[in-house]
Amino acid sequence: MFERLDFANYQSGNVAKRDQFCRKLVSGLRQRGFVRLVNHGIEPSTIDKAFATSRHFFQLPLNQKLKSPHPPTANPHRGFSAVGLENVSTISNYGREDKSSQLPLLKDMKESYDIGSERDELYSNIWPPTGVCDTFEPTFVEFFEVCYRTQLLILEAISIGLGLPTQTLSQLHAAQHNELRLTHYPAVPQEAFSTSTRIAAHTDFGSITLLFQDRVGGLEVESPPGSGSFVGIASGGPYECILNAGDCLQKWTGLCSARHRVHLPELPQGNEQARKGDVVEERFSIAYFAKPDRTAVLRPLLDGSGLGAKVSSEFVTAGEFQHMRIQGRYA
Ligand SMILES: O=C(O)CCC(=O)C(=O)O
Ligand SMILES: [Fe+2]
Repeated sequence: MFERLDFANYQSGNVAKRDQFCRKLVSGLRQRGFVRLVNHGIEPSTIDKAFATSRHFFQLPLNQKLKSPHPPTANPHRGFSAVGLENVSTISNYGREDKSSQLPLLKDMKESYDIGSERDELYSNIWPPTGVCDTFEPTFVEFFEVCYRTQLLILEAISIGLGLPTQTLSQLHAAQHNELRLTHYPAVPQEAFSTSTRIAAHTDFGSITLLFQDRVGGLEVESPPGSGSFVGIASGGPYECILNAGDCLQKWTGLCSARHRVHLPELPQGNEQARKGDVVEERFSIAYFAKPDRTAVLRPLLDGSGLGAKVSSEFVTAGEFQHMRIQGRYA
């Protein structure tokens, strides 16, 4: 259901292959908001190192992790958030007009670490202090850079697939206001899923998200969009990138920013005994959120209004939009 696309076709140097890839990419993002990407250019060894470092950090005692805490406010969105601090279900109903199908408020069972670009002029990173997890800062500064380069190529591919000049989207991401989030979903008893979830349904705020995950699974996407029913995307392992469109890309292009969540993973068929003692195993994911420059205006790019048009009060900037969306999650 969610197309697996080979990014090698984009970089093959063959224009027909490239254009076909771009069309499939745009069609997947338009219909479902999510595609799977292989051969995206981020080396397995780089991904392994990022997961090993994330695992190392989250295994530390809580008092060590709390030495680089996320502030109790929404901004700056940096540092470590312990289990219970952030509950995404407070924003689950964003954009949902049909009150009868509104999603319930559920607690998230996760801990996370938010990281920004070292080049972000507004917010500085909050790193673990020396002696806590010394590989953390260099690993994620490097991982961030690698994701940024890949993000620019994917934005080019989307622009081509939409029939826009190649640099249309990438040039709206020059200032590196992107964010990287490491998440650890601890092992929990299965019953916990009746009142809580791993991450409640939401749309991502930025333009595109590159998601890497371990093999545990549990990621689900609202399908068809707006229906209130969710279908699972089986994990293809850590080297496959799940690519999804966020709210800003939807505002610019009409591609679908689909609601998604992480809930109880499905057990492999014929392996119903696998959930020992009814404990759902822990899960790790790494999400890189490409975000437009804060000054970029969120107005349709495909209707001929052009990039140079004056800022109208009808359209917000990406910075204003981000601020509006993030409020409430740390309430
Ligand atoms: O952990 C995951 O697989 C998804 C996380 C997610 O959707 C998010 O942090 O926005
Ligand atoms: Fe998300």
